[in-house]
Amino acid sequence: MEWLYLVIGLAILALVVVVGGAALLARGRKGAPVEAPPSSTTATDVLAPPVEDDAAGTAVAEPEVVVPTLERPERPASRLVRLRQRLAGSGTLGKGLLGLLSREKLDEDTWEAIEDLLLGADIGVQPTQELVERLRTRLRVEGGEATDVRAVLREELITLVDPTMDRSLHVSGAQGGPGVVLVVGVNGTGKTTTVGKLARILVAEERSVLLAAADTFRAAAADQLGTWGERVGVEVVRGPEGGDPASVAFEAVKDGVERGVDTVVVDTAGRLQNKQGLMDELGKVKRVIEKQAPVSEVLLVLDATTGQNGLIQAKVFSEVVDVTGIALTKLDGSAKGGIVVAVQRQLGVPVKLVGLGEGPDDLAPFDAAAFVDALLG
Ligand SMILES: Nc1nc2c(ncn2[C@@H]2O[C@H](COP(=O)(O)OP(=O)(O)OP(=O)(O)O)[C@@H](O)[C@H]2O)c(=O)[nH]1
Repeated sequence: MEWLYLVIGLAILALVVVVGGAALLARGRKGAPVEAPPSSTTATDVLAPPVEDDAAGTAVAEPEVVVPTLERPERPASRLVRLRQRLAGSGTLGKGLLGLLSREKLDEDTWEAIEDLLLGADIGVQPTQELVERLRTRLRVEGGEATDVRAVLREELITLVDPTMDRSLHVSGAQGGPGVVLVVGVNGTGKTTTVGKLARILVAEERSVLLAAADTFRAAAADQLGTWGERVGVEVVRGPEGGDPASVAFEAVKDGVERGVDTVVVDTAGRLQNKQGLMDELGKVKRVIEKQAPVSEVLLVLDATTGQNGLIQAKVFSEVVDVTGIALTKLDGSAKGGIVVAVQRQLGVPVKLVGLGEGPDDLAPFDAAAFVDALLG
């Protein structure tokens, strides 16, 4: 019987050990650290917007606020430095002249070649004859091996371009009113671009500016101006497409007076359909502006690459409005820098600004000596 109690006792013990072990094992599994599932998180997910949680107030994506950053236009004084490189095409004129004038013997053939070179650069007949005459005289009188031909040529070219002309832009108004710059010229000469670039020059000089998109003929012109203005924080007054340009100009100048801005720049369409039409349109624009404030500058935009043809068209404008300054555009693409002399002679007004490229700050105040230095290389 004893062995029976022993077997039962051993069986109970075995049962206790098995059940207890299983319970311990189960407890052990529960307490073990939970292994993370295989992760698909990559570095880019970290930058992804947080997933929205159902619970209110948690992880709501903030809308992105775009703060417009205004550009700081380059100051005008440093722009002329670029004139030298940009006039590379016209450099052939300076180098050609220097080469011919440095010949040992200045015979008639050489003087003829000099004349051809000047005429080819669009300087014009009269100024060419004057320059050749002066060079002949000076080189005959001062001639000799020691003569600095380059210095003589430089002086005479500067005289021809005329350093005595007043090239300052009249952008300030009288009696506290705004200065009004009216920009005119044939389509495609770079008028709208020049207005945009001019706004940047004025902003660089810390002036407050308002633009008037009075070119209501070409809808894109107003958008173009809008883009120029936005970049430097300048507002544009515009009217309905095909609307009256004079009413846009009037509103803009009125606005400018009320807001006390320094300068209002007015872009015009100035379609050259016929002289009478042009006169009526620009005449009206000018008249209505002057009900608010006097026009301080009438800037005629002229494309340097169009040569004599461009000059004839420009002349029509100068007969219609009292042009006070010329903005000569696309001088960078022209080998005919001599047009500066021709245009001043024919229109009797100074070149005040030169366009030297398509970049936003590629408009520079004109300076006779810097221009001649750029020509001579
Ligand atoms: N290379 C060069 N291109 C210029 C210069 N000035 C203007 N342009 C370009 O000339 C083209 C015509 O310029 P716009 O300003 O649209 O001409 P626009 O006279 O206002 O033309 P409309 O509005 O049709 O009267 C554009 O492609 C300008 O980028 C310059 O100085 N150099």
